[in-house]
Amino acid sequence: MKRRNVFAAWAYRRAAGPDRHSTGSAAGAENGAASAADAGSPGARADESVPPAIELRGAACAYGEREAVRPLDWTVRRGEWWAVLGPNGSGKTSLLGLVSGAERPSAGEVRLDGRPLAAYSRREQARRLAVLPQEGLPPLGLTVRDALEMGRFPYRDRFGRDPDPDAPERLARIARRLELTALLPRRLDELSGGQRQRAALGQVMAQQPEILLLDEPTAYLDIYYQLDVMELVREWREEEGLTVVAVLHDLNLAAQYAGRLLLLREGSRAAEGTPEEVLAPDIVGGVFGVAPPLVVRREEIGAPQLLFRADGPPRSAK
Ligand SMILES: Nc1ncnc2c1ncn2[C@@H]1O[C@H](COP(=O)(O)OP(=O)(O)OP(=O)(O)O)[C@@H](O)[C@H]1O
Repeated sequence: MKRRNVFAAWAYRRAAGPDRHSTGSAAGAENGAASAADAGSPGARADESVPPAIELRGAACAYGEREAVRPLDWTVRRGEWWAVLGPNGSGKTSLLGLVSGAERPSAGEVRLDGRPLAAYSRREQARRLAVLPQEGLPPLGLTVRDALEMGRFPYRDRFGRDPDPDAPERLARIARRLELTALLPRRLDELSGGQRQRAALGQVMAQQPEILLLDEPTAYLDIYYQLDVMELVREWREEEGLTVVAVLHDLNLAAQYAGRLLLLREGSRAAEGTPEEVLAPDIVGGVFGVAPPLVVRREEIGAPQLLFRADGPPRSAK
């Protein structure tokens, strides 16, 4: 119940907001009210008895001569929620690209569930891992229903049929859950950015992955939709034991939701650990080239929050 205050505004708008979601309900207030300890487990130590979902062993990503990610060892265990943080150009998206297979390692290896990523077929990988991109779904002439159905592609046979008899009910359930039912016949290019991001989330839910990668999922969203997306992912993770890796620019959002943080600087690890360990004033100030922020411990969310000063040193001081 500790989250109630933090999400009060969100819950109010969700309950009251036919302008946002026609089927908005007060249930969101209860769902949003779980403690941070059982949500993203901020502050929790890594449990080494849990098997790794993602392993980087000396993995690097280079574009020609430019090494965007320098050889990195990194382990993400099943069910963990990681946030990948760092200044612009520090290699966050490239790191996500290594994990999703969009980028081939220029050195080292990436493993999913103990097996080299390179050994997975595209379909096998898509059943395990899904990516929610920054911009959601492109505003093509597809409907929301088409977008959700496209999420089932790793399960379809060669005639395009989904052999799972429960698939239609599953899609209907996802649509209800994301308050997309009324939008199913609508075209993606008729939706707002926030609604499109929800449709994109519906598509990756339909994909039923065990690992979800999010690249700046809240970049173009107002605070309502930012919390909306993060809460939906949190609920999904709690219910299904999903492993989540999210690239985020908002350090406070990262501290609220992720149990483990990886902070990058110029393609290398600057810090790794719990929000308390990584979001220390000197580490954040040094990596981002700003004055050390004030760290406030928010007991009701069980995570630190940062207050930045406007009179930091110029970025060249990094
Ligand atoms: N396709 C590419 N070709 C060449 N260089 C690239 C390419 N993509 C990224 N880079 C370079 O790699 C480095 C890391 O970029 P990356 O996008 O991974 O950083 P980021 O931390 O995600 O940045 P941002 O916060 O600005 O999104 C940058 O110097 C960038 O210019």
